[in-house]
Amino acid sequence: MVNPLPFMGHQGSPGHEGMSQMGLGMAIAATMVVLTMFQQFLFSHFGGYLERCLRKLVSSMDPYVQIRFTEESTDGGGPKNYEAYAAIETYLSSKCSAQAPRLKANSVRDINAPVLCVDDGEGVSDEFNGVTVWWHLGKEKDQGDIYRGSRRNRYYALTFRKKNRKMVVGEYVRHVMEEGKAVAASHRQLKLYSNSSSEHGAYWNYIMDFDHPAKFETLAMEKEKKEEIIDDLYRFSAGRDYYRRIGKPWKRGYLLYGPPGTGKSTMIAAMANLLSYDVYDLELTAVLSNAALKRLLNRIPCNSILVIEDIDCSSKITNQREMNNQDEDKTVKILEKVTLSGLLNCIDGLFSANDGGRLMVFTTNNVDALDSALVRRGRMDKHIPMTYCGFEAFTMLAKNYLRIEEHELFGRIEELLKGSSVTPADVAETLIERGGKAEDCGGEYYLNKLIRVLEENCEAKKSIGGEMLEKKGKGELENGECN
Ligand SMILES: Nc1ncnc2c1ncn2[C@@H]1O[C@H](COP(=O)(O)OP(=O)(O)OP(=O)(O)O)[C@@H](O)[C@H]1O
Repeated sequence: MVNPLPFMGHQGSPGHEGMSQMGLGMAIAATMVVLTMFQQFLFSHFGGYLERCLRKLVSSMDPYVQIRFTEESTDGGGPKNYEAYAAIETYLSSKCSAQAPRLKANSVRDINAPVLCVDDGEGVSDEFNGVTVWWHLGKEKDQGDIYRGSRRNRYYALTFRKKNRKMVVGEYVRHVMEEGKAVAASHRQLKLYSNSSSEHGAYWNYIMDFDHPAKFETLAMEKEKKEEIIDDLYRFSAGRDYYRRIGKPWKRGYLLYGPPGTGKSTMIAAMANLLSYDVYDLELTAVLSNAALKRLLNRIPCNSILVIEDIDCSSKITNQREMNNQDEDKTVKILEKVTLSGLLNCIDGLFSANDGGRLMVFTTNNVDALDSALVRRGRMDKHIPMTYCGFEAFTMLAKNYLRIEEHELFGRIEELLKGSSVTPADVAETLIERGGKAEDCGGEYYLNKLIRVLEENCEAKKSIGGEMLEKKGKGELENGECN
């Protein structure tokens, strides 16, 4: 057997050996007592400090860091907490469907389709900028109490190597939040609101879920112009940092102008669908005062489109006040309507918190009738003319309505479109399938019908003069003039 304390042993006689064993026992006992006393002294004086050092040491040896994102904070939670959790859930849904062995379908607030996520206790990995991170869905210890009962918060734990801390905590977490919110937004059920007034004030009414099928892909318009608008909208919706940097509210104004039936309302629906923004349709004539207008506009949340259609005639925006002094006590009662300056002030005062943008879209058939102050750049940043149907727009409509991309009659139609003034609505109405005939004859029936409509329009244009048609286009025909 190896001597546990070799330096104390003396290789001699058995008597000596007995003596030395006794001494050894005493020495061990004394050492133990001293050690215990020392230990007690140390812990009573430096216990907390030692524990902290120990923890530091252990954690410095652990090459991983973990961050938890809980569903609700322990103090009852708040929307911010839930938002982060929901954004992670939505972000991970695309990763986990390919990786996780067990999945569950969750419904997430405001999203109209179930989101696939990892099951409790499961995990998935993700890669960003060449760095691998691991996500894991866990359940916290019971947070309930006698009043609220048992409650176990779920959390997503994000684990990564310590050396990547800066990148993960900064860039990666931001990327997850933004992507998650963007995915959620694209699945959001859009809503349509309209305003009304009562003696209690002006307010927004939920009208219905906004399910308009219009998309930019099906909008009949020149490709280049369409791409420019899409690009502008995307830049706007991703412009948080830009607007913050230049110190301007995150909002943008669009003016859509052109003859009736050129697709202004359709374009607004396509914009809402592209950005997943709710639509707030403002009926100016139902607003009784500038103050009421201000209250309404201030209640429009971020990521929404404020629409004022036919701005030229939706309100007699004047700077006048109607006076009514018929009251018995002869006091002057002022009936205040929305004035132009009131509207301008509201538009200018409309600001957006930095967590989402606001789009304003005004439409008109008669752009020349608008006050230049209303449409000046800065208020209406982008002016979009909606025009009569050109050949490119026609091909889009033929594709949508007849499912044909080429036809020998296209050449004739192109020629006629150059000399006519028909709106995309006119063309759409002519091409609309009735009784499946387009299927039977490859669209020829409808194309011929369109040719006849175009020929008539060209003839009419020649006989009544282009000027009259132009007037009609701009909505300038006087009562009694040919329509
Ligand atoms: N550019 C277009 N692309 C696709 N469809 C269109 C287009 N323009 C018009 N249409 C069709 O015509 C119908 C009427 O169009 P829309 O209401 O968008 O026109 P508008 O310019 O807003 O008219 P108004 O000024 O009378 O309100 C739409 O439902 C759509 O089917």
